[in-house]
Amino acid sequence: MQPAGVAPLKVDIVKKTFRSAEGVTIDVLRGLSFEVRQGEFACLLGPSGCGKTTTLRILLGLDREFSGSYQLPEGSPKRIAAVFQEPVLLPWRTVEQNVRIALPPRFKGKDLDSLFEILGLTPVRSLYPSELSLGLARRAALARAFATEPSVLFLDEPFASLDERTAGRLRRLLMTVWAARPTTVLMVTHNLREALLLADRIIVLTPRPARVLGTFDLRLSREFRDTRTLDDLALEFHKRFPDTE
Ligand SMILES: Nc1ncnc2c1ncn2[C@@H]1O[C@H](COP(=O)(O)OP(=O)(O)OP(=O)(O)O)[C@@H](O)[C@H]1O
Repeated sequence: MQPAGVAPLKVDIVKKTFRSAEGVTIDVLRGLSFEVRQGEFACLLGPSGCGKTTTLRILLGLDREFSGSYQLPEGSPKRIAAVFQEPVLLPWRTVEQNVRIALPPRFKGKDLDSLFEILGLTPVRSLYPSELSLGLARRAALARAFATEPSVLFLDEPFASLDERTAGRLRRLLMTVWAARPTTVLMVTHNLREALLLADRIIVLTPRPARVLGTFDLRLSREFRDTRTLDDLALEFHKRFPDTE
């Protein structure tokens, strides 16, 4: 038995199907099983359309039509946070209000200065979402997620459709804020280099119906993951998973 407070995220989805508009059954997940240890940063990497977002939706409780089970880490489901590709911010609230509105009652009045500072949001605390660039809006969504001190954080391609420079900056900010407030993270991506840069472990999925093809452990400290090292890691990864893009 796991000691209290160190339960992993456990996923055991036996089957998930969708029915298309024409009535055809689409097998999306089949025998998808994996664990993410407490405090671990794991990436779910798989080809487009293999079922990554579907998996996150199930874990978030947004889709209950599947067979199988999952177990959230200790403290969830109340302390669960998610950041999606589209930063869902309330347009009539300021950045600060958008973050505060997500806080549980016991965090009311919480000091958010250092979180805003780390994420470079201090100058835009009182701006409205329509006044933000996409990069800033994504940072506000990250601030909102971390402010709740989640026991598990789900990220669904949070840096997609950003220019590479902005995405790179946000990845570094994510690492800084996660290092200051470590939590169990499951991040969906189809960007191998992003996964190699950020993850402790990459969970590689097959094409649809998705199951785990294998896992790739990254034991090297993130500070040493420079461009050259990432090239070497990508080579090593492709040797192990030759059919992965
Ligand atoms: N509500 C739905 N009804 C029918 N089919 C769906 C539904 N949602 C997803 N699908 C199908 O399920 C499959 C998996 O979709 P999902 O969005 O989970 O993939 P993904 O791995 O996240 O893809 P991407 O990397 O492109 O975002 C796709 O073929 C998709 O078309």
